Amino acid sequence: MTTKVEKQTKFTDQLVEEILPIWRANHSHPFVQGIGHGTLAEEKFRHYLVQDYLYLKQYTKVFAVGIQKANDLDIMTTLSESVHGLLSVEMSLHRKYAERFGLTEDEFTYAKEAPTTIAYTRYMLSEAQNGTLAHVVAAVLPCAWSYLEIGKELAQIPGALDHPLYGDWVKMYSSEEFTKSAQDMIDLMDQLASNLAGEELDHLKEIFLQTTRFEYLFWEMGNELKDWPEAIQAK
Ligand SMILES: Cc1ncc(CN)c(N)n1
Repeated sequence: MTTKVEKQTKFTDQLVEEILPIWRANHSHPFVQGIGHGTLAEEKFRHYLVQDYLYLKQYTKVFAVGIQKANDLDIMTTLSESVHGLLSVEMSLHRKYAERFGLTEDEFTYAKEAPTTIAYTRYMLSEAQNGTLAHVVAAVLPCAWSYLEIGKELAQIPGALDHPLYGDWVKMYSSEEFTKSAQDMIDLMDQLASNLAGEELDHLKEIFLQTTRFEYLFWEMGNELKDWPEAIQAK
């Protein structure tokens, strides 16, 4: 008699499958497609990029909370590699663009956070600080994973990798290095979820859904140049 091996769906596959239309809304967002087809207005990209630099600064701190919550040295190493990758590799892309736009690093670093940037990053930090290591990973996962998928999809569009302005962005998010760091988070999520059940998994799904929705709001912010209304702008 042959034993039939049941193929178990990975928790991370379940995460995406259960919210597929929302997940894919990020990929087809006009801002994202504008990067891939080279049609996005430069002003919109610049607004997004400044906010993204501020976003990444806070996002890095979420990984630092994860390191504090972890006990396993391999996991601590993976998270600290992500911290290094964010500060030294991903943010250097933004610094390169800043130079092209004629902005100083200080103009990037000390720009004011838009409402969406605050809402998204403080949501992640709150879930991370009040939760477990699994909550930390569920919070950061859509950021890494959706950019990876988007980077790979945009790289297939003829000319996207060679575009004079957006080509470097597409190269970064479709790179081997970014693929590894995103895959590390997917694997870590599955590893941590394998010891959990019921309401604990539901909470992870809820965090994953919320940060996926925040990803969409972030694209919206870029596309519509959203910021604080003029009347309440801080000088
Ligand atoms: C808002 C956002 N989400 C995700 C990524 C990819 N780390 C990013 N740079 N910015």
